[in-house]
Amino acid sequence: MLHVVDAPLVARAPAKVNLHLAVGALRKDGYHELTTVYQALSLHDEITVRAADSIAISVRGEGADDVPLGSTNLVWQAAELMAEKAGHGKRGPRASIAITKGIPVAGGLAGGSADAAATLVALNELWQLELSRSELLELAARLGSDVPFSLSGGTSVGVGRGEQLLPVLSRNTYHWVLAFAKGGLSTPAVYRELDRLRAVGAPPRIGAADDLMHALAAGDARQLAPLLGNDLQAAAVTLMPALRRTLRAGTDAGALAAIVSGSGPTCAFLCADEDDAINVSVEVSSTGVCRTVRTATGPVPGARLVTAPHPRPPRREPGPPRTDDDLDPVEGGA
Ligand SMILES: C[C@](O)(CO)[C@H](O)COP(=O)(O)OP(=O)(O)OC[C@H]1O[C@@H](n2ccc(N)nc2=O)[C@H](O)[C@@H]1O
Ligand SMILES: Nc1ncnc2c1ncn2[C@@H]1O[C@H](COP(=O)(O)OP(=O)(O)OP(=O)(O)O)[C@@H](O)[C@H]1O
Repeated sequence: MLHVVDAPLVARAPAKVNLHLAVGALRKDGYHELTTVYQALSLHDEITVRAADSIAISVRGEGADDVPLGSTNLVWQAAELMAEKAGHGKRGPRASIAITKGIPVAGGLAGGSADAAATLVALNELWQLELSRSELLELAARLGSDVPFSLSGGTSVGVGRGEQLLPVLSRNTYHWVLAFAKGGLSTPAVYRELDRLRAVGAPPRIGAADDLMHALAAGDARQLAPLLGNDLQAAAVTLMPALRRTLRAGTDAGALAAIVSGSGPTCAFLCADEDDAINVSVEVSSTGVCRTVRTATGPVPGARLVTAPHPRPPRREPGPPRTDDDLDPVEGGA
């Protein structure tokens, strides 16, 4: 029988920035072939799950009004996949899911993906499904291209449509300033715009990531800075020309490098250290080029429980009847 935990559980998942985003050919399935290097950042969303009779989503925090509450929310889709794994057909478990957004919506920071990844981790615990990391990664890839990385965190290469992850040797912590824009950008629209730009001309391509990998292994922000690159940047800037000023404000303020994060419109400024990041954030903020400025560090871990895992119910092995004294010791616990 399915054992469901009564108490609410909290999980957290990070935003990401693409240090390198090389966009290849458009595939027959509508996705582009990618080679990307992701880094998880210390800006996160939090998910609280509770056992309930039906799926119900509530949202508060950064951009909450723009987040759908129904089945188009990635969190809903994550809950349905997990309920399927739990079995029991239509009588499968359900949960209420409260999202606290710290990651701006449609910002190019994988906010929805973070919520989906945190939901997988939280429901695995709430419903005591004991799915392995690789089973969760497989479900994550079905939910979206960025979701496996939101689950794994750290620094990784993503290939395929970005969902197949390979480890990267990365040393040190990097200091970032993030400039949130006044609106969002739709990811499919930015990819479409890149296809259009490529059809009419030759927008810059960032090439291979070899030098960037060496800089990450050396752990040197100054070496890394000139190697950051994003093929989607030209498309994001075409759709939102104000981003040009935001990027310039970052480098004028003393950042080592300024890039559009993923499909944008968030701009990410790499800084030499924590003090420089504070100075850059104050200066960029004073220019009024963006809605809000935040500092963040990376890499950080992927989606994880914030509340302690709940004790597992004792397992009964087949065999002769046992007395209470024979029960297995409780695993996990606070
Ligand atoms: C821009 C990035 O954030 C960079 O990491 C990702 O490529 C986007 O990942 P995501 O938001 O998880 O995207 P998905 O939900 O998988 O796909 C949304 C849409 O983005 C476009 N898309 C996405 C990934 C990819 N490799 N090629 C694409 O062309 C497709 O139009 C797709 O229908
Ligand atoms: N949990 C969620 N949080 C935010 N948006 C969501 C969520 N679920 C679905 N969405 C929808 O997805 C769209 C993209 O939101 P999201 O914040 O994930 O964009 P993004 O950060 O640009 O994504 P990515 O960087 O992965 O391309 C939103 O406009 C919203 O309608």
